[in-house]
Amino acid sequence: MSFFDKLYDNILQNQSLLFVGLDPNPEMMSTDYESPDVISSLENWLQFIITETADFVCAYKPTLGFYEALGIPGLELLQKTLAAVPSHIPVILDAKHSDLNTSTIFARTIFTEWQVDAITLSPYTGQDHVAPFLVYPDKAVFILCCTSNPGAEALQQCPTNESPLYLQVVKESKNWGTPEQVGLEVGTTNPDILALIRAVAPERMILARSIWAEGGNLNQILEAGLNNNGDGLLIPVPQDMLANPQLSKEIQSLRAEINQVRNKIIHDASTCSVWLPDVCLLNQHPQHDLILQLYDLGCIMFGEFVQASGAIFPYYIDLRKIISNPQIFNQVLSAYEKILQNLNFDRLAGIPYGSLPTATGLALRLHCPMIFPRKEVKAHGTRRVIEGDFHPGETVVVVDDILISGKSVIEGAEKLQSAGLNIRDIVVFIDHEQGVNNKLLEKGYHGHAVLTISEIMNTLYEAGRINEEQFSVFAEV
Ligand SMILES: O=c1ccn([C@@H]2O[C@H](COP(=O)(O)O)[C@@H](O)[C@H]2O)c(=O)[nH]1
Repeated sequence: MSFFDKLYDNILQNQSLLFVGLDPNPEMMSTDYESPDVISSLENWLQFIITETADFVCAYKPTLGFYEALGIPGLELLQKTLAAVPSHIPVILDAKHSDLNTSTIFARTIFTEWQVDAITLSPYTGQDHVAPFLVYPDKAVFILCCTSNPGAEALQQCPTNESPLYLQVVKESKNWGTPEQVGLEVGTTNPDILALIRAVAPERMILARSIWAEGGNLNQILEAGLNNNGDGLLIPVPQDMLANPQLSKEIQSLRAEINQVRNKIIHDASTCSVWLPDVCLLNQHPQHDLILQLYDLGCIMFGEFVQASGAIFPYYIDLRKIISNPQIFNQVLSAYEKILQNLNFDRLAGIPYGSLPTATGLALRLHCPMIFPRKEVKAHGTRRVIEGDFHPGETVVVVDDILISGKSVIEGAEKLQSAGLNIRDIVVFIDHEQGVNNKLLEKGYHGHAVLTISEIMNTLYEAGRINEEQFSVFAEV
């Protein structure tokens, strides 16, 4: 289940926008838990917090720094804490991770080993840093846009109060992923700041922080930050409440106070005009999300790349990477499958080497036998040109990854034909649109592509993944 599905299920079930920080901070621990063994005191206290709050929150947020500060026992405590959170409640790891070099390996550790549902990230390394976290389709990230620390003002309000950096971060990070992938972390006591961010990002989930610092303005904060559905804002339980032995009671009364404001907003909104998103989903490419995920995975690269023909292209598509990401690989297979369902054939043939895993996946899905023409015939062993069993006269559909000049796929198809097989259709994932389809037709083959290169580039450009320069260089090819 995705982070957002989990989150909304809990918002509904527990009727709560509250989240709790699961932070082993000895300074904030209730004195009731103090003992000579600090780690087990903290463990007992965190367990108490989870037990008291699980029915009244929509998420938990452990701060990695507090666990790291306790050394190896701290990291062990983190594992115990994560295991103690009921599995239906999402966990947002507050790491404020900011290092590009460790992003891929860190994403893998926290999402696949620790199994947290979301993470907080610092924005300064840009989309390159965020991308490795976004290739996990069920997970989400929260980008730190604003903090309430007075010392940060000199940066956040830069260059002017009218066009402050924190709003630029909000606008930019909206291009980094869909609302189901990228939320915003906003630390502020100022409802005006929250209102500005909400106006720029009406569709984003906001993880509110530090709202209690000045107390007393909960209503304004809620009015500024909630969306028209009365949600879209995750509200922290005040830290000092977590040391209260009556935690469960306290949290329920806070939840009631918040829900009163939410209900008023929902009621008022139902009598007002409906909010329309600033993105027209009708115009979105049907493979929009898959294109962005392929880009985030590094399958679409920009730079100078020499093709087999010697031509230099400003980009290179490397679909071989998908085999290491089962989620994306599955989506790619589904896209091929939609085309293959409408074709008639006895066998599938993959073009080595890049398309062999894809052809294998499709053969398994479609329960269809597979063969492949060898790239080179070995001087020993069977010396076969075609691997796998077949009967001359059968019809074979050829599967390949990308059509540039068509040379590889035509060579493969001709080897199959020489063995007495019929080739009517060639299915690729990407057509580079250099008139290769006509070349295929001249040979008697019908070319089918899941995507064209211009559909990919348009989608990346509209989503803000590539800039104008990259987009225009592509248009010149
Ligand atoms: O961006 C690219 C370009 C090429 N490839 C590989 O080349 C063949 C397609 O080239 P043809 O000129 O049509 O023979 C394709 O099968 C890839 O293996 C690539 O991966 N990415």
